[in-house]
Amino acid sequence: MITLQENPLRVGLQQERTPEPLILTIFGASGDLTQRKLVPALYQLKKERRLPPEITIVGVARRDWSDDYFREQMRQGVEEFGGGIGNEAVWNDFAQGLFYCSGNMDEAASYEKLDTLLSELDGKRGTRGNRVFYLAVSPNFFVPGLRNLGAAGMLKDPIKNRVVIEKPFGKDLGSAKALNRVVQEVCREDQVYRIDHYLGKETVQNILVFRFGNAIFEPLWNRNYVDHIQITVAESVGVEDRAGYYETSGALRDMVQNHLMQLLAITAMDAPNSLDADSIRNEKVKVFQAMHLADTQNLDRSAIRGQYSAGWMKGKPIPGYREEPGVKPGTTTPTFVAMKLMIDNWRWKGVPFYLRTGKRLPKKVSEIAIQFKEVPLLIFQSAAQQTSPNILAMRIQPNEGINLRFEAKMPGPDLRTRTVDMDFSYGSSFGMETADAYNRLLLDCMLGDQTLFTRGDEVEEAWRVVTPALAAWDAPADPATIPQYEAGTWQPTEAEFLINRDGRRWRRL
Ligand SMILES: NC(=O)C1=CN([C@@H]2O[C@H](COP(=O)(O)OP(=O)(O)OC[C@H]3O[C@@H](n4cnc5c(N)ncnc54)[C@H](OP(=O)(O)O)[C@@H]3O)[C@@H](O)[C@H]2O)C=CC1
Ligand SMILES: O=C1O[C@H](COP(=O)(O)O)[C@@H](O)[C@H](O)[C@H]1O
Repeated sequence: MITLQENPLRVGLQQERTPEPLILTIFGASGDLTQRKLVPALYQLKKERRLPPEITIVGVARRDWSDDYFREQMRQGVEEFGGGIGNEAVWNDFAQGLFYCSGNMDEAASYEKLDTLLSELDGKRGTRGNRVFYLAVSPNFFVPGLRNLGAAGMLKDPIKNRVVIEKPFGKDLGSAKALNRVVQEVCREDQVYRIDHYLGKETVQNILVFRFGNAIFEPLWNRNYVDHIQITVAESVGVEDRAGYYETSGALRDMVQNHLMQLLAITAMDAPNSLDADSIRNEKVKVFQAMHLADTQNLDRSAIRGQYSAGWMKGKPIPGYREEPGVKPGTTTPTFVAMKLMIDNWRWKGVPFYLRTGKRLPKKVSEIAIQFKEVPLLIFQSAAQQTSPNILAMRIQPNEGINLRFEAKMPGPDLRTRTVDMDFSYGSSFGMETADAYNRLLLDCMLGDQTLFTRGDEVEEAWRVVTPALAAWDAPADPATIPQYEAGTWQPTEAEFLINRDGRRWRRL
């Protein structure tokens, strides 16, 4: 059998962006993220011939697995979550590059053992000392992981050694600062890849192209024309089997501080001078620096939390959050957050940004909707009807695309108007499905491109913005005071008031 390595056609078939041979070490190899997202994404890249043939993946976790068992587990992940194995020969080639090393991230001896294995594999697989370490573990392990990697000399080569840090980056502003200090102690900023997988989504990247690759939208993209902006990231799933993590996190840390803040920053930032990583990050930092909760004196007018209670979805009974396995019955951890934020700069002064995210909402849908101001004078009096404001909705998922809602004349002798849609859909325009965000981000990291990763100061600013809500919600509270919403409904009524009191309402999605 001809392997990919020996196949003389391989070079011609390879895509342009192929990383150097390397070993990717994943800490948290037996966890949900590795099996559901990381390895399926790596295998997809392999199938697309975007990885070098020498690619080697080493999984690290405490449980005592063999290489073969690790390979089986990863195969199951690809079958269940990655669209299947496809060509068995490609899988076999990929699987031969999978290795497992049991170890405890808190113990220095585990890093010595790992370093020995990596050196052996360098020799066997020709990976030339290029190493990426991916911290796919709970945030509690970021500091010990970085310190131990540093102490073992595994990050000492700034060109060959990189580290990927999952979100949430810390648990508040103080811990994010402390984590950034540890990062600075053990390596250089250009070795660090703080991942936020929303930045890897095609549609999120398309916001940049839409805004800065077209001349017609940017003149409208400001306080003179925009009434308000709504960002929704709704999930239909519940906490699943992640209660251990989620109970210490909740929706504010799990989703708002990172994913929603990044969506907001990309929507609100000024045009960068170029597409290089720092130009984009500089613009995002400026937006965060000007951002604050709408009413800093009265939190209830700026931030609402909620928890799903028992309900029905797709005809099935759904337990409430407090009844989920591993969740404390009197927990106050939010599974829903709505916020009203303001950005005090020339572009956005006075324009509210309403954010909402939650689990067990009626469907999985994420979008950014720009609602424009009403026309100054309604001249279609005879129509005896109101026109609706223009809305530009950028759909992040599913049915990725962009929709513009505007008024049109209805056919016929009377001058009657109706709201219509102009729709762009990725699927029908490009005839292909968008790739998973992790494919793009893993590849970028292996190629050394930090553009779609966040920088230390940016993450700290995002924590600063949510600090008043964190401080209030981390304080002990009577569980009876936490707003509830039935599983399968959109939000607690308190979140309706947040926007309704401004004479606006949440979009129906
Ligand atoms: N799951 C998801 O969809 C997403 C997750 N993330 C982030 O990814 C990270 C991991 O999440 P997830 O995979 O869900 O978590 P899991 O709880 O599923 O996995 C945690 C992993 O850490 C390992 N681990 C725990 N303690 C140690 C230790 N002392 N030494 C070595 N390994 C250890 C566990 O293995 P063992 O018990 O064998 O040691 C396990 O492999 C988190 O930061 C999360 O925020 C980000 C986006 C999405
Ligand atoms: O980071 C996380 O994201 C997922 C949602 O990601 P998506 O790509 O499916 O929209 C969320 O379920 C999880 O709680 C969170 O940790």
